[in-house]
Amino acid sequence: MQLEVIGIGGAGCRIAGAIRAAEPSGHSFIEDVFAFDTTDELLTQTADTAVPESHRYRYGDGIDGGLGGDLQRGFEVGEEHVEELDRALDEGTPTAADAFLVAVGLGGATGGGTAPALVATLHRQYDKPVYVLATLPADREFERGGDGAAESDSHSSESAPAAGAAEPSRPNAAANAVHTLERLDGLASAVICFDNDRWLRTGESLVEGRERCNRELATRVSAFFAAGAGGAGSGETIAETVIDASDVGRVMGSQTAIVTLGYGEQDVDTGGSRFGLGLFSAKPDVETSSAVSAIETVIRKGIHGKLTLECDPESAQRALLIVGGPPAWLNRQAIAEGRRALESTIGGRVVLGGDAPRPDGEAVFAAVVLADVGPVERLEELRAAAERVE
Ligand SMILES: Nc1nc2c(ncn2[C@@H]2O[C@H](COP(=O)(O)OP(=O)(O)OP(=O)(O)O)[C@@H](O)[C@H]2O)c(=O)[nH]1
Repeated sequence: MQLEVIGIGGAGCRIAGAIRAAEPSGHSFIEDVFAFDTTDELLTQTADTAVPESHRYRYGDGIDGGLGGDLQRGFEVGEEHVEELDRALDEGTPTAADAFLVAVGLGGATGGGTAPALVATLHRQYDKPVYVLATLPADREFERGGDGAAESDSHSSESAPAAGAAEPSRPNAAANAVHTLERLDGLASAVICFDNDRWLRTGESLVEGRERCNRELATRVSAFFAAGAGGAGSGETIAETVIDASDVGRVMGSQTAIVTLGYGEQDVDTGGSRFGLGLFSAKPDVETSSAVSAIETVIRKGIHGKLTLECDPESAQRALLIVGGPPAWLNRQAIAEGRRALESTIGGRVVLGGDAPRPDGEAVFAAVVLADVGPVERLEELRAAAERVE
């Protein structure tokens, strides 16, 4: 399937760039990638070469340095500028995409303020699924910074921060996140969540950890959406079970389900054929037991390992499993077993599966999508934190 990826605000633009950078060669799943923000500085520094200049768009003249966490103002700015943003998409070919992916960091005012209006407009204009990819703020952001770095940092350079770099203080982040999620309810087809609190390391600031977090998130998003992309025309890379846009739509739903992503990966021995001149291009011999064990391991990690948003996998109503890697390693029986394991894990009945052969790959991976999960403890925590500041 082909996605129109749109990042809004600091986090959204960085994550959109990271997704573009993680796109596997030969399996392009991105129709276009756009970066929308209210500051020029961020657009030039953070989206870097992953987002072409013609697809970076600054809106909201007069807003410099962000909106100071004022989400109400953010909602107004979103409504005021949404048509202009929609027109900016004409630089690409949004009509050719199967769905939209709007990336945003919940907690701020720019991305969280603009996303609801943009999602509503995209639905109306294009009549295609609009998935939101949202980060949830970390507890460490809520403390009022004693370092005077409040807010300003969210629009700082992408370059690696110095050790101990200042943390942006966002006392309203939990409330902003909750309010944006409320606005998205009924508008977004589904919301894929990434919990910054769980993914940042102990003592690590958001600025220090965000590039790593964005790469982790982009790896998962790319493994999921690239499954049904590319490979056409080159017989050996065609999946046995292709996941297409309607499968993705079935799993994600259209009722703003909360979605979390799991992932497992294991390097495998590909016999060095990748570096040959075609002389060793025959499928390397792979012991069945090694292939089965690799597949079992990555699927177990995908289902029971760290999720982008922690939840009880049993609570999921729908799920999708994609297993990928060098074709010789994709043992059909082990993949079918893994799918049965996922079926018996989740509470719901809809479980889809697909494979993603990667002839040039050097690892076997499993991407797991758990949709319509809940209750989710982290969302409850954010609601409680929001009530405390209001
Ligand atoms: N994973 C991840 N989260 C981020 C990143 N940057 C910011 N965040 C999170 O996203 C939230 C919003 O930050 P930004 O996206 O910078 O905010 P904004 O939408 O530009 O809005 P304002 O700065 O308030 O105008 C923060 O509270 C963080 O939790 C990033 O690069 N990666």
